[in-house]
Amino acid sequence: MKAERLLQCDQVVAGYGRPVVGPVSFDLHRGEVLGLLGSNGSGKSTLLKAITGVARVFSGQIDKLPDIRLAHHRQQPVRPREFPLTGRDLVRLTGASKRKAPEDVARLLKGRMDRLSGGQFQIVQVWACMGSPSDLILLDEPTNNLDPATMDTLVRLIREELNGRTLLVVSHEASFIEAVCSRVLSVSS
Ligand SMILES: Nc1ncnc2c1ncn2[C@@H]1O[C@H](COP(=O)(O)OP(=O)(O)OP(=O)(O)O)[C@@H](O)[C@H]1O
Repeated sequence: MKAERLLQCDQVVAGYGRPVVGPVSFDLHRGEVLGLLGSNGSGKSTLLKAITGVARVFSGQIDKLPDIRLAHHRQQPVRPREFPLTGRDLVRLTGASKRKAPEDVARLLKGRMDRLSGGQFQIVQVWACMGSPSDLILLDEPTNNLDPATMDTLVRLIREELNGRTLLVVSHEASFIEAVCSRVLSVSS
């Protein structure tokens, strides 16, 4: 039996004041990890925002499972300059399940978020998303700011935390997409 369908995009054209992406069609079933590839400005982030309801859908249709819970890791997430919370606090606030973090991630979770580097902050954010009580996790360029060793940490973290979760992942890193995705879709404007 085929897994439950969480999301279907049918000929979706999306954007802001004007369309910037589409038409795009795909569906996503529980347990799949779909990678979105495309050149700069092709509208990958906009497509994710259309799914969360932030960007406008001009035509076509996005059907989501009723009451679907989404987690959205944004590209270049805004980090307040004074952010006196630790990674552990952040994870708790997202309602993420309590689970033992691997040593390298645990070290980051202890630190204040305004004192983490960009790459370290990325890892904490992905850890929070992966543990969040969500049906579909949207990761927008989680490989930004990462050196090769931290990229390996990210791949390991996603694989270990996958447990049948459903992911939609945007990245320009072909090796990352290959390592974590079960399917790939090219997006164009
Ligand atoms: N809030 C916005 N208002 C108007 N136009 C926007 C907005 N955000 C993005 N755009 C435009 O939409 C187009 C697609 O941008 P988007 O960020 O979705 O592309 P992308 O494929 O994710 O790019 P990249 O790979 O560079 O991150 C670009 O031309 C961009 O200038």
